[in-house]
Amino acid sequence: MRLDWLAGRGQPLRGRIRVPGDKSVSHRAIMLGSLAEGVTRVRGFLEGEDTRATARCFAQMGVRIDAPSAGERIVHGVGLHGLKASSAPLDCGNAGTAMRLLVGLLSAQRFESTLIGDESLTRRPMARVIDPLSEMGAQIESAEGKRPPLRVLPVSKLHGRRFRPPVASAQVKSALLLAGLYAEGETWVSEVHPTRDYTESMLSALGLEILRDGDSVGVRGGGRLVARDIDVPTDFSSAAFFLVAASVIEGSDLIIEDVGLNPRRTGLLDTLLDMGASIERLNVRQVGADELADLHVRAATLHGIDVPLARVPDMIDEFPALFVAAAAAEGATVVRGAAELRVKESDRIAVMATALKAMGVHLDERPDGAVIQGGTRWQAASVDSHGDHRCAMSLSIAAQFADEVSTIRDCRNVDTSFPGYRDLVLGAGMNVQAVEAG
Ligand SMILES: O=C(O)C1=C[C@@H](OP(=O)(O)O)[C@@H](O)[C@H](O)C1
Ligand SMILES: C=C(OP(=O)(O)O)C(=O)O
Repeated sequence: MRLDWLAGRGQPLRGRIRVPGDKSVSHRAIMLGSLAEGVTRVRGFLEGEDTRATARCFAQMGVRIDAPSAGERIVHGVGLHGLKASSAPLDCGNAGTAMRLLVGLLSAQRFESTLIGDESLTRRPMARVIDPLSEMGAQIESAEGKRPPLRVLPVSKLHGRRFRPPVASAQVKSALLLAGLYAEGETWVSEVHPTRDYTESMLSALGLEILRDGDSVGVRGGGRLVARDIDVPTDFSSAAFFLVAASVIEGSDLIIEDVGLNPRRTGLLDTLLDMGASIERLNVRQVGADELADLHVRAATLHGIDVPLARVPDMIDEFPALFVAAAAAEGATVVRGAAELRVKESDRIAVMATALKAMGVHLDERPDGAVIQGGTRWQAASVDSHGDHRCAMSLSIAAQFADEVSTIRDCRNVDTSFPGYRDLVLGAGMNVQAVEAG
């Protein structure tokens, strides 16, 4: 059954909150823990549908994964050569990260695998991983347009290559590095713009030598991974909704505790500060590879900016939330160089543009972004998130500005990345109710 949200004017956001574990790190903790020799205890694991799908896929391939408590996983690693064929297709659900990283890893195995996903994932492009992996010798069959489902055939050997993917993508980089663990020689990826580095930093923490040369990162085949416990930081992309909501809803004064501040993730923080937001970093500390801080956000008058092109990959998942901040700001905000948003869980430019226009926002949609006018005279509307978790959460913030209640359709997928979102926003003061529909 479809789940809709009814959202309307609430209270200013107040108090202290903590968001769940990082999705990117949780996926990789299961994957690399499975490939390591020994037992990995993962703490702070995201109990989201995406990351649970990854854990199920590895369990299907013979990895024992215990869940002694919520947010904890004990992964009994089988080593790089210990995975077994799954008798059933591996279902990645809504998770692009799961599917793209798995294709890389599975394309080097001596057994066949089939990867499937939900309706949204089945529409997403896989050529970006299929093409370079095929150059390494992988044999991957796909549906029309190189889309899922994917059938990954057994191979005896892959060959290391040097790649420069045309789009800045941590998923593509990670898929190639994972395949490279099994390839003859070295596999290198150079990036048009640096992207999140969790795969390479976790591989290094598990004892693998990471090769570096300028903007290129590489691995040599034939190594091994040694298990080591992994502490997952909280997810900046989940904190992002609170940064925006508390910045734009008058009277808000909120502390978001223990926010992971990997610089390849925090582009939205810089953008909000450029727009005039009041966000202070308190209690900054280093925990393992991660810088953490408590972020103190107070409502402020924001003004529109031209988002720097080079910052786009560092805030790629935060544009739906930024669109709402921009609509609540004074003046225009210009987003360019973000065509990737059109191939995420939904076409995030089109979905946000349609919904925000219905709520009274003046917005000019462009192929690679949008120009969003601030100073909106908000009105309630019935809008569709198209099952996109980040659009649903962003629209729930926009709905707080109208006098009447808005309906946001198809919000169940919020559980893919942010289980407990509604409880947290309700506790902080926002007004978002859930209703079963259809
Ligand atoms: O590697 C990752 O964990 C992710 C990389 C990004 O995708 P792209 O690499 O396709 O940009 C991001 O949008 C996604 O939410 C998670
Ligand atoms: C794009 C996202 O994730 P994925 O690509 O893993 O589906 C996201 O979480 O916004």
